[in-house]
Amino acid sequence: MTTLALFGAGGHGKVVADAALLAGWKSVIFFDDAWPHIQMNGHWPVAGNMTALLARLNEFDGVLVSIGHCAVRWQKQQALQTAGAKLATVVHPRACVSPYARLGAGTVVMAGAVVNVDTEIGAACIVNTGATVDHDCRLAHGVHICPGAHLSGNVIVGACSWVGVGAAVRQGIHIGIGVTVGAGAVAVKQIPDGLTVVGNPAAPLVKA
Ligand SMILES: CC(=O)SCCNC(=O)CCNC(=O)[C@H](O)C(C)(C)COP(=O)(O)OP(=O)(O)OC[C@H]1O[C@@H](n2cnc3c(N)ncnc32)[C@H](O)[C@@H]1OP(=O)(O)O
Repeated sequence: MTTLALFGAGGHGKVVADAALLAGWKSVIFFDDAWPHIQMNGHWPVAGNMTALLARLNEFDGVLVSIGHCAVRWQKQQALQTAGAKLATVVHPRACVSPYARLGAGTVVMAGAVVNVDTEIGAACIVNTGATVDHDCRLAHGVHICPGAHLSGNVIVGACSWVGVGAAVRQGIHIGIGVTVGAGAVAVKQIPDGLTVVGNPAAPLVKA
């Protein structure tokens, strides 16, 4: 593990870079379509845009999309995979991932997170700081479990869904595709595709 290329030079990217270095990568380099307007992302250089990254893929031992937005992260990862990128998975050394759990390509597990036995996490997912995903959960690709959110056992989460900071999900609940579970929500029933839910118990967000 020498150089990891990260596409997405924002705050989430910095957290991924930090975790990757602690996990044993020797160096990190960013790419972002905001280049050349941004040249640094915190402590790390931004070396070019997606075109530049695609042209340099064979220089890197691993590539990972470090964009928080679920659908965008998944779309960029697919483009890189099609181009032959070696997709990395990053697990912070202070995360606790069961040896019986499975993590997909391009997935990151941050500090203090727990992924319990027999859980399957798809590609391009984020299990963010201090989040927990308990036993026998199934997360499809592009899911983000935000900091401090908790999934009980046997929860299913559809592709590109976003479980907000501090949310809690009852055991056995099925969260659909492209769902947003708002910050601090408590999900106790199935959530259909595309819905945004908030509150305790979680209910569809109705805007005035
Ligand atoms: C490391 C990181 O930073 S990872 C990122 C972590 N961030 C998160 O988890 C954020 C999750 N996002 C949220 O909770 C958002 O508020 C959303 C997606 C639920 C709604 O966002 P928006 O569509 O922009 O809604 P908006 O802010 O306009 O609020 C609309 C109404 O819903 C209410 N509302 C918004 N979010 C919530 C919530 N989580 N719980 C309860 N009520 C809420 C607002 O108070 C507002 O009510 P009002 O109309 O009576 O004033």
